[in-house]
Amino acid sequence: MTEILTSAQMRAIEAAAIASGRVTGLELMERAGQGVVEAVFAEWPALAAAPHRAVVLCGPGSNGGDGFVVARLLKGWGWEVEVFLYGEPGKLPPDARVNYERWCGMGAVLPLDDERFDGWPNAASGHAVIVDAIFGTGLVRPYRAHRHLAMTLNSCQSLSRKGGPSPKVVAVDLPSGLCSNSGRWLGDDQPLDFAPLANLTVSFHAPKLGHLLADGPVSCGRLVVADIGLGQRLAPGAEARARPAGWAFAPAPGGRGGREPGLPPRQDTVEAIAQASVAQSVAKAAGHKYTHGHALILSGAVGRGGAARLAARGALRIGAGLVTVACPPSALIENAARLDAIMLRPLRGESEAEALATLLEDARINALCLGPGLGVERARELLPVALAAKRATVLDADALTALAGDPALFALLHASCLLTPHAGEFARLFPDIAAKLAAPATTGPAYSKVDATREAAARAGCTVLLKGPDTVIAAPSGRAALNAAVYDRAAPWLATAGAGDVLAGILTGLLARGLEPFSAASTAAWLHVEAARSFGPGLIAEDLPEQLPAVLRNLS
Ligand SMILES: NC(=O)C1=CN([C@@H]2O[C@H](COP(=O)(O)OP(=O)(O)OC[C@H]3O[C@@H](n4cnc5c(N)ncnc54)[C@H](O)[C@@H]3O)[C@@H](O)[C@H]2O)[C@@H](O)CC1
Ligand SMILES: [K+]
Repeated sequence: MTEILTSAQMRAIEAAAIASGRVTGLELMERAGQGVVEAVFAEWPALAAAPHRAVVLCGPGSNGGDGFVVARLLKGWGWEVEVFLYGEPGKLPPDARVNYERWCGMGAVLPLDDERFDGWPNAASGHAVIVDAIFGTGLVRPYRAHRHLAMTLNSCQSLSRKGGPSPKVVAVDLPSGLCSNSGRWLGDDQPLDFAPLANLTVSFHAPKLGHLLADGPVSCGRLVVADIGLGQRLAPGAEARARPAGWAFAPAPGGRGGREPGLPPRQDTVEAIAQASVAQSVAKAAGHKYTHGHALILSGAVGRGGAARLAARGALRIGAGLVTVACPPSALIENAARLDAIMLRPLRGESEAEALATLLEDARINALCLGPGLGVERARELLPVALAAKRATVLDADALTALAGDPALFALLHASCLLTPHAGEFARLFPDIAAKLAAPATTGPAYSKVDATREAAARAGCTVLLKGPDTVIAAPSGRAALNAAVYDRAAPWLATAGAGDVLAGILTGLLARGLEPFSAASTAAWLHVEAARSFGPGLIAEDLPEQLPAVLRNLS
């Protein structure tokens, strides 16, 4: 497991390390600055080959302190460096003040005057790098003061991203103004047009939630996490086996740091799902088919069975021992013509609900899936029986819509349920929580997708998986995980019809195999993205289950 930290957790880790006497704040700041310079040279090796020009923008806190270190180190490489300060030197915190003084022995510090940045630096100014060290994890209120600066940085990073000769924008820890806990820009209505976006963001010790949620990934450019010697970032042994894709870890400058035991995982920690834990979850022990569970997928009416069939295929491919599709009698022939290894049961009887109740008398059916293609009316009819059976139950699509309009149904949810809403379904199910998430972020740390998912899980009393490129999973206990399909793990091909149905099926298959909902959700979300990445562009939902064997092979 990798921990993805909040700003408060990062401060606590730093304070604990300093209190232990292992390291001083000044040393951490030096390593942070060094980490930035090394990351810049690793990203653009040509910049290490000869001196260039840089602008370093420093703010009033320790982020600014890191900036003064960067300025000094670049100057040491023979660079021509212009330094600007937003704030008063006398009010800098002590370590930042020390680095300010050190820089003052080498060059000037000009006040950050916004007018000056009206279009400067630019593609013609000869600057190779602009370092944004104005605000980091300490941002507590909107940073609006520097419109010209923000627009200049925004256009430089945009030109650079397109391969132009423009200066590269390097953010220290975070692009200034981005909230480190939520990935949201504080206080802006049209954030990305007026935000100082970066080409490269160099953070320290561990990624912060804001790098991976919401606007974080598009704002940070590429993310490198530099080791500043605060100790272990992964659970013991996990890093050697597998490291979560999506961002790069850079070693401690000068080889310092080591792998001392870190703090134990806490309930307020957000886990990044790693390959090693997925491999453990999906490893299949010996046994017969019933050892690996029996998943039951409820299907839609005639002509609407495709979604359930996709889910069933996902459940089977992930290793459920048996998978049955239960459909209305009228849809039997349609499904029979399309299914082989997947079993088929018509829901015949007085009513489909009664037929389902009879079917569920078979205790070997240990996981259910309701929603894909089911129809909202049929979901309403079947949900009371399905939820009364107290099996591990995935509720997706139409089942979520049925739940949203019916508090009595919602009250039947139990701890073995797993809700898999996308943003729209989430807003129907939890309108007040979604409204909080949609409201403008005015103070830091801002309300985040992790906060929203945790609140929803606590209310529903079951695990919630809130989809997106930043899929968040939360259990009622507050345990949370993030499956970020961003940076070099982006899988835009997953935005295709039926992909969610396959995810519901993979989840149901893992529940059938005995995983508890939180692990099933973490594992399935990771596998789903990996299947999409493994297939690549051109992916359609049918390809996802068929890609799972290749993903599973690569896990071992
Ligand atoms: N925590 C750690 O372990 C380390 C932190 N380091 C650096 O320290 C940074 C955090 O430093 P700080 O906590 O001093 O925070 P920042 O440097 O992000 O800035 C905080 C200061 O700005 C003020 N402020 C916040 N929002 C403002 C706004 N909108 N307008 C004007 N002023 C505002 C705050 O009151 C505070 O004085 C990190 O981002 C990182 O760059 C590094 O030096 C390495 C170690
Ligand atoms: K910054």
